[in-house]
Amino acid sequence: MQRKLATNCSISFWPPTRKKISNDIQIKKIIFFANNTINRVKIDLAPLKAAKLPVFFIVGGPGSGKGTQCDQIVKKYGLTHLSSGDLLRAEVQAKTKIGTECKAIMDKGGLVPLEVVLDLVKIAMLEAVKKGSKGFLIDGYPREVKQGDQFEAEIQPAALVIYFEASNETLVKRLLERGKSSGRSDDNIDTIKLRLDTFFNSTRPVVDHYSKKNKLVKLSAERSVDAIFADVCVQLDKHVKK
Ligand SMILES: Nc1ncnc2c1ncn2[C@@H]1O[C@H](COP(=O)(O)OP(=O)(O)OP(=O)(O)O)[C@@H](O)[C@H]1O
Ligand SMILES: Nc1ccn([C@@H]2O[C@H](COP(=O)(O)O)[C@@H](O)[C@H]2O)c(=O)n1
Repeated sequence: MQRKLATNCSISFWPPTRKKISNDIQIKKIIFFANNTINRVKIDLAPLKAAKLPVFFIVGGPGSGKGTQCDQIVKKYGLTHLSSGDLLRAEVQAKTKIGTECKAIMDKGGLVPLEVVLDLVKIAMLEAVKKGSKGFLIDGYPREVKQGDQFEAEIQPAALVIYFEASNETLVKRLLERGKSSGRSDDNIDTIKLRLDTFFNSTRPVVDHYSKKNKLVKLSAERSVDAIFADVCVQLDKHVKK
């Protein structure tokens, strides 16, 4: 079975014997959850692996300022910003089958199966490599230890994990404020509470996991955007070629 993705790219078909209809047809599906099954197509990662670009995971509670800091980083370092949440929202927006299934999970503050996110990220990374990317900020990722392990096993190890730490009170306040204009269906108090639960139960262990591997930088996100960014730059300067 194939479905059109919001992401434009060209990848191989599933099953592999399926005939390619036309080179003009923009991509097809990677995964689907019919009957709780996730089928994955083989994505050729050779160009991505050959590029040997640095990968930075950007982690933090909902509303901690990950996207805000990534915007600053892109301006200064020219890295490719891939928000895993944005990739999912693009699927929702495009009303793909995957998007419809993801929306139900996202509106409950839960986590989309890691294979779904991973394949969307892979496709977006491949697209960026084609355009001459200098490296990647994978924002809102990993959401659970296994997600990071699988990314690192299938793609490449992360150079660094930046964790933005903020109290629940700050996160709720920021998300409710953002919710006044974001148009995001998950920026409401009920879903925010569920997202915070998911963060503490599933994502917080990611911090200890990468701390043990000496790959984690923890920064207080309870400061001005500029003060946080100054600390981010100290870290990125060690890893990004100017
Ligand atoms: N240092 C900061 N101080 C005050 N407000 C901030 C700061 N950083 C970001 N914000 C604001 O907080 C809100 C959440 O920020 P942002 O969207 O960057 O968070 P996020 O971690 O990417 O969220 P999510 O995980 O939900 O996508 C935004 O309205 C943003 O303008
Ligand atoms: N790796 C991910 C990323 C996101 N989700 C789901 O999307 C929602 C919004 O994510 P943001 O990063 O934009 O806050 C999130 O609450 C999850 O439902 C995911 O499952 N896996």
